[in-house]
Amino acid sequence: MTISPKRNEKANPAMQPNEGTPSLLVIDDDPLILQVMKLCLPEPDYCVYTADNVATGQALFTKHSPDAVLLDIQMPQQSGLAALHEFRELDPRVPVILMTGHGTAETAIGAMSGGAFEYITKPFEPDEILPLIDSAIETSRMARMPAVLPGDGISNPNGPGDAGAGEQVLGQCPAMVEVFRSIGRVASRDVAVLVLGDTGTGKEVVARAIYQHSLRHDQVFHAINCAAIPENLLESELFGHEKGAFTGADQRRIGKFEICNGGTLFLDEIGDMTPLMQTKMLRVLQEKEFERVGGSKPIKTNVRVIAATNRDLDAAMADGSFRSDLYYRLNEFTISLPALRDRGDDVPMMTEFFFKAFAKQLGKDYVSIAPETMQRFTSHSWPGNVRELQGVVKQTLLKASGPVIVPAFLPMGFGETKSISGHPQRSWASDLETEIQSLLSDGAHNLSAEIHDRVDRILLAQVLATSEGNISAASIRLGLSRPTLRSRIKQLGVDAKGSPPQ
Ligand SMILES: Nc1ncnc2c1ncn2[C@@H]1O[C@H](COP(=O)(O)OP(=O)(O)OP(=O)(O)O)[C@@H](O)[C@H]1O
Repeated sequence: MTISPKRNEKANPAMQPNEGTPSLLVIDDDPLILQVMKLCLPEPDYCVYTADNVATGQALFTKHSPDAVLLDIQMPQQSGLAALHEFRELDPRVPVILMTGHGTAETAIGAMSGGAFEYITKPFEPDEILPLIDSAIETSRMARMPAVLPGDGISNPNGPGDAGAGEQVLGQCPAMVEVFRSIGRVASRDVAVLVLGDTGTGKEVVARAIYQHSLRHDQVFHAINCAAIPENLLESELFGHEKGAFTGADQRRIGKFEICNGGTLFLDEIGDMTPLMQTKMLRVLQEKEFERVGGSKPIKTNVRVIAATNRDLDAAMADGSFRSDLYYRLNEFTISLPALRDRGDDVPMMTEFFFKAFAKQLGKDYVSIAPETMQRFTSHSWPGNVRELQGVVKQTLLKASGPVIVPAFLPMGFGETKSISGHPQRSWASDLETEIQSLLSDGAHNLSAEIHDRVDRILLAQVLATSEGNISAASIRLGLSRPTLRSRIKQLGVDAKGSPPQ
C-alpha cells in the first residue's frame, strides 16, 4: 500500500466516520509511520487521516476537524513547530502530539509550553503511543463536544440522537435545576470548582459545561484522572521534571500546570491523591507557582482547576486522608450532583430520551416502553447512576426484537433481584467475605487495593474476552475511559485479549 496523502484520500473516498468515532490526523513525510498508525488504529474503531506534508495536513484538519493531531517535528517544506503554531491558531482545543527524532527532543520540549499536548521520540512502540493518542482524543472530546445545558438556547430539531447540537445534559428535578444554575453562576468567574457526586452522576459532563461556558473556553484544556496514575508519574505529569531528576528521566518533561498556563485543568478523582501530591497541589493553588521535579526554578502558572471526586471528602478530612486546606482551595465553589435515584421524574424522562437516542444510533425500531418495563426502571436503585442507565438501555435495545420495549428484553436479572453492583448476591458476597477473612488472618495489609485489584483482574479479563480484545468496546462495557482501561490492563498484567494472568 503506497501512502501519500492525496492518493490516500482518493483511496478512501467514502471514508465517513460514524459520529463519535475517534479521529486522528497523522502528518509525517515518512510513509512507514503513516502506514503503521493506520494499522495500529484500525477502522471502524478509529478514523485516521494521513498527510505527508504540512499543507495537506492543514487542509485535512480544516475539512475533517480531527480529534487530535500527531505531527512530525522535522518536515521538509515547513517545520512541525511552525505548523504546531498554525494548528493552535486554527483550534487550540485540538491536542497536537509531536514526534521527534534524535536531537530534536529539546525543541519539542520547548514547544510543550507553547501548547503541544505531548511529544514522543522516534522510534516508538505502539504501547507507548497508543495510550497517548487515546488520552489526547479523550481530552479533545471533553473540550470540544458541547455539553448543552437546558436553557442554552440550542434547540435540537431532530430530537435526541442528533449530535449536531452536542450532548444534551438532562435534568428537570429541582436538584438538577440548581446544578444548572450553579454552572451558569460560576462558569465565567475564574474560581476553582469542586464537583462532587457518586460514580456516573455526570461530574465530567458538568466540568465540560463549566469550561465551555467559561472565559477560557478558547484556551487549552487538559484532563487527568488522578486515580489512574501512580504517584511518581502523576507528579511529573502535573509538574514536569528536569533531566536526571530520577532514574529514567533522560529528558526534561513539561507538566500539565505549565502546558495549561492560561487554560483549564480538569483533575478527576482528586480524592485519590496521595498526601505528597496533596501538598504539592496546595502550593500551586496557593502561590500559583511550582517547581519541576528535580528543579529549583519556580515557574509561574495561571491555570483554572476544576476538580471532581466520588469520595466523601468530609469523611476523608475527618480521618486525615485528605488535607482540609487543600479542600478549601479546591472548593471555592462546590457543585454536588444528586444520585440518579434521588432525581424523581428525571428517571422516566431520561430513560425515554436514551431509548430514542440510542435506537437512532443503533438503527433500531423503537416506538414505546411498556409500562411494566418503565416500572422496573423507576424502581431500580441505580448504583451506577446515569452511566448504568445508559448501559441498561443499550443492552435492552440490542436484545429488543420489536418496537415496544417489554420486560423480556431487559438484561438478565435487571429489576428482579438486586443487581450485583448494588447488593451482592449471597453466594458471591460470602465467597468474598471468606477470602477477606483469610487475608486478614494472614496479617495482610493494603487490603483495599489488593481486593480491588483481584476483582479488576477477573472483571477486565472477562470483559476483554467478551469484547474480543477490542479496547473501545471493553471500555464502554466497563464504563472506563480507554486511557484508564489501558493503564489498568498494564498495571494488573491482564492479557489485553482477555486471558487472566497465570
Ligand atoms: N444529566 C445528564 N444528562 C445526560 N447524560 C448524562 C447526564 N449525566 C451524566 N450523563 C452521561 O452519563 C455518563 C457518565 O457521566 P460522567 O462520565 O460525567 O460521570 P462521572 O460522574 O464523571 O463518572 P465517574 O465518577 O465514574 O468518573 C456519560 O456518558 C454522560 O454523558
